[in-house]
Amino acid sequence: MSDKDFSILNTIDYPSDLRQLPADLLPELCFELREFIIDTVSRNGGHFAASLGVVELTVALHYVFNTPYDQLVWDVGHQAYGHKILTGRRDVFHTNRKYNGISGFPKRDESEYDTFGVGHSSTSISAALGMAIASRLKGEYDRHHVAIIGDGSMTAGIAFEAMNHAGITDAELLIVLNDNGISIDPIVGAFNHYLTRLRATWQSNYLKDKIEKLATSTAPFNLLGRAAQHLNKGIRDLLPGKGDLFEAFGIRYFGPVDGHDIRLLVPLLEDLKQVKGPKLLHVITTKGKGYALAESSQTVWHAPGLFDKHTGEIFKKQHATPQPPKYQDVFGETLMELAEKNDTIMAITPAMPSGSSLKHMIEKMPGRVFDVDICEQHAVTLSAGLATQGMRVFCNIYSTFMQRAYDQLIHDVVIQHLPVVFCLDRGGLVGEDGTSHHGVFDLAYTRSLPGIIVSAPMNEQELRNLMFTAQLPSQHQPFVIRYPRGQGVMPYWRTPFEEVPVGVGRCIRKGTDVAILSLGHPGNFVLAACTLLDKEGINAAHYDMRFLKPLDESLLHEVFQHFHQIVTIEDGSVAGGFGSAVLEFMVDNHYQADVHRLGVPDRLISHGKVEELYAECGYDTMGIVREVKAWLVKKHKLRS
Ligand SMILES: Cc1ncc(C[n+]2csc(CCOP(=O)(O)OP(=O)(O)O)c2C)c(N)n1
Ligand SMILES: CC(=O)[C@@H](O)[C@H](O)COP(=O)(O)O
Ligand SMILES: [Mg+2]
Repeated sequence: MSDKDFSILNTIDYPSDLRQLPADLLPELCFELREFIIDTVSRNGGHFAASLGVVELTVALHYVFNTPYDQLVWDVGHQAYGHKILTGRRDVFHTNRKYNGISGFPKRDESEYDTFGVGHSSTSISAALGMAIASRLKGEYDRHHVAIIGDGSMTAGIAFEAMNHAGITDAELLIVLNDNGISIDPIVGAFNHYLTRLRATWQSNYLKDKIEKLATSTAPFNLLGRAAQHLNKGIRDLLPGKGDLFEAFGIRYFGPVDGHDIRLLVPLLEDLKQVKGPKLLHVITTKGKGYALAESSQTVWHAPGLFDKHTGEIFKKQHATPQPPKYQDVFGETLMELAEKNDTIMAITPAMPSGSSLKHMIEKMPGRVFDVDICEQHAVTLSAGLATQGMRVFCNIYSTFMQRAYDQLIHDVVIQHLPVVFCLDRGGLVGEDGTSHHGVFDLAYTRSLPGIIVSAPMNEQELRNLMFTAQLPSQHQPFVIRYPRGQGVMPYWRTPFEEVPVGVGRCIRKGTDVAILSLGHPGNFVLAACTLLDKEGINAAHYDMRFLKPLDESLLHEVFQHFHQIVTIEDGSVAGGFGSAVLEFMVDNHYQADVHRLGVPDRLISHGKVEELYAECGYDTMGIVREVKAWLVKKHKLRS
């Protein structure tokens, strides 16, 4: 589409402009908005199908409600591209998720229309309820609050905790349940079955309407008419109590309705504005609506990367030589290999079977892997329960989402000495998803737990060997293996398994001037940095510590006895992480050395390519060289 094809969209800078439009132009605006999203995301990347599915809903909400005074809270926020475009960010939308560009999720400091920062799911009802209660207290009785939450996000406990509270308040809260029948992967679980039944009422209602029309338009004694009336009642009797679950929570239920019918949504939302108290509108939408390929392959098009919008071809980098696999694929394949030999092995994922690569095992070994939906807390305690019965559970959770289940980790696993294996995926900076998704706190938050093993592989082979080690019957402790998003470094990685002695690091390279201690994947940046430092006449030793807990104390004694200049590198927060552990070791053992910590500084890191973020934090290869050189030169000057 050319610019002139966005002739209506281009007139809308803010929702106040939108609200000037006659309602009959809204379908055309929806068409343009959808095309604008398709066009930009095809060239820039980002989340795709979810925003397409809520185009009509987005336009209708901003048309009917007086935003930003009325407050919209988007859940997760991966579906809020239309919202961003209509709220002052159309002209910068091409910078979405780019370094120094706008965020891919609603963010409070980006716009007053972004009422609540999101990224992690299922927070919208609690947040909107908080806003609604505060409005009441401030006497703002005319203010509306809307939480827009997907059917996947609704599976999390916090959403139910929020409804449990909302239902006993008189808060001016509308929950819009965007039911598109899918999460990133297919939704599993009983709540989804419930929604499926409600969706069926929608289909039957459609049929019922037709039958009612037939019945009323037919003479009373007409046989056809009598049959139709009977059928009409029959269908009604078959229908489950509409929205009974929500009604039981004290939340008035409306729907289900077609979430793509803007002509229906606008008057319906107007009406709902008049309904007092907490209420829920159930809308049925299609994820990927308006882009046929996305509608038919919704998981692939959740966030497809760059693509040709005309042909639908998703661009993949072409390489002349074999490339290293993603850590995720090594995890997925290795686990199946291990599970074939060890029948106590099971696996759990909270709603990320594709992202974690567990989907292959789900297909091949059903019954031994559970996707539990967006329920990290349940995932951890379920793993603990299985472990009490001798199962060796690999609980795979993105590092950032594990933050949700910290108490379960402590209370249900650590305190009970259960040998659950936690594969913390996306450990470290993740790139374009940004602040909410970086997995940078896990090293700090796991290492304080007594009796836990915390490890980080530097490459594919180490990941395999750590997984092998963690499932051995000789392991009796909770065992964390954390690895980053994306590619490793070893094109040929299917090496025979070897047990890794727990708490033992390795010296990769001997040196004289400085010792560089790394944990996990950044060890590869150190390898390259050491070669560059050689050229500068700096002879660095390199140690891959492998374990944050237990620390390899005998290796550390060796290091502190031979070096006074020590650098630590980690893909995580320097506050409380690996470098801090080395400093504690130094103090506890009365060594004196200059220890320089590289990693994620003690501030929030935004979004961009992961390489840009490593560079910003100063622990990519060039950053390491620069820091070591500058630091050694400064030390040398001070001493001479
Ligand atoms: C706590 C948490 N766990 C997992 C995720 C990853 N995640 C992002 S979107 C999504 C699916 C959400 O499904 P739904 O709410 O139905 O939205 P849809 O994509 O269908 O619009 C998941 C699992 C997350 N963002 N937050
Ligand atoms: C919105 C969200 O939380 C997910 O879609 C996330 O962006 C997935 O990240 P990966 O691409 O790393 O699986
Ligand atoms: Mg959904």
